[in-house]
Amino acid sequence: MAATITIATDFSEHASSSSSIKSLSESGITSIPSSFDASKNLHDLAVLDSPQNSTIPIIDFSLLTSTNPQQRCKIIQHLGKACEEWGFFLLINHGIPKRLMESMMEGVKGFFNLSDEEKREFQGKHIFDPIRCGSSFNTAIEKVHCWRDFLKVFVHPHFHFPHKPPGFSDTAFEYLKEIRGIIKELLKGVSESLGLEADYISKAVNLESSFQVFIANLYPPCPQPELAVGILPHSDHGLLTIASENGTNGFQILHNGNWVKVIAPPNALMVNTADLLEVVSNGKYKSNVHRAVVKSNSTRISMVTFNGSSLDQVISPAPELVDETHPPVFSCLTYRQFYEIQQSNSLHNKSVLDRVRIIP
Ligand SMILES: O=C(O)CCC(=O)C(=O)O
Ligand SMILES: [Fe+2]
Repeated sequence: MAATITIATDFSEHASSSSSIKSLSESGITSIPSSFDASKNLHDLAVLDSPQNSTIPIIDFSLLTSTNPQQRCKIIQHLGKACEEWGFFLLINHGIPKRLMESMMEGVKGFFNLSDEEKREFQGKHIFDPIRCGSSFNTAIEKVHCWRDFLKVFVHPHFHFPHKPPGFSDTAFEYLKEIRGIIKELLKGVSESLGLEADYISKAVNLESSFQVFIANLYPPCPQPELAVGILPHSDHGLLTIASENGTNGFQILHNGNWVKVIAPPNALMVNTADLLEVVSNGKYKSNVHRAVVKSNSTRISMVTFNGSSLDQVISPAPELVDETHPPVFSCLTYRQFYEIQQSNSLHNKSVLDRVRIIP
């Protein structure tokens, strides 16, 4: 009979009996508890090392900030094509110092190396608590658990961060400031690629007070990686998500009906278009569906930043992109509503966006 286990949740009533996936993995189990069997959700589509006739787009960030108009025009076209055809691209030459990326990864490792008891201080009780750590996604209601521990922190407009391990918070402050700088430039390029003024999206979403959430994910070695999943297929809730991982290649994106393994060059960032951008672009830039897989012999760590609008900004399709031939595809909502729906349900493809989709 499969073992049963209580895993860490965001809910304090379970706190005393919970343990992390890391502890579960280190306990030496040779099969996963049945609640982690995601095989029904996983083996429906082919997994490709690289898709036929195309490659994952790579955007050179240094060209986006180029003062050469021809160069800029070309990279903006390239960016628009990546958002439209893939909802995903690899970002190179982004300018974040390698040392800062490495210290951030060290901080994440240090955090997950705290004992379950120490981490419990940061467990959080509610989805709007600014610091939360736990396992899977939403253990209170989900049918299938993900093989993942996480730390989730609200870092803008107000910066919160765990005070352990020492120095992690200062490093994160620097790192996330860099990410916001990149987002600002990317959104200029994305606006222009949609035929809008460069500052259109920044203004429409009130970027100066944007809601930014940092997530560190730990996917420990799993005894049955063919049955379990690191994170179930889903799209993200913000405008653009920026992620990096510890070189373990466990991230997959859905493209033309197949899963494509992402093999990122060292130091590249992975960028997903997310649900709010699909709304603003009136369906032109579709949010990307992705998942993380697990392995039996390696620990995967990812650092993910969700970059959205300000929490109470009403988000709707840009009026400039709506006309008789392009009627609005989505109704309006605030990012707060969006975030709340996503975090209080199970992860499932684009289920949050589907709630505000206008069916003609
Ligand atoms: O671990 C990853 O690379 C992806 C995680 C993810 O999709 C998320 O946290 O939303
Ligand atoms: Fe995601």
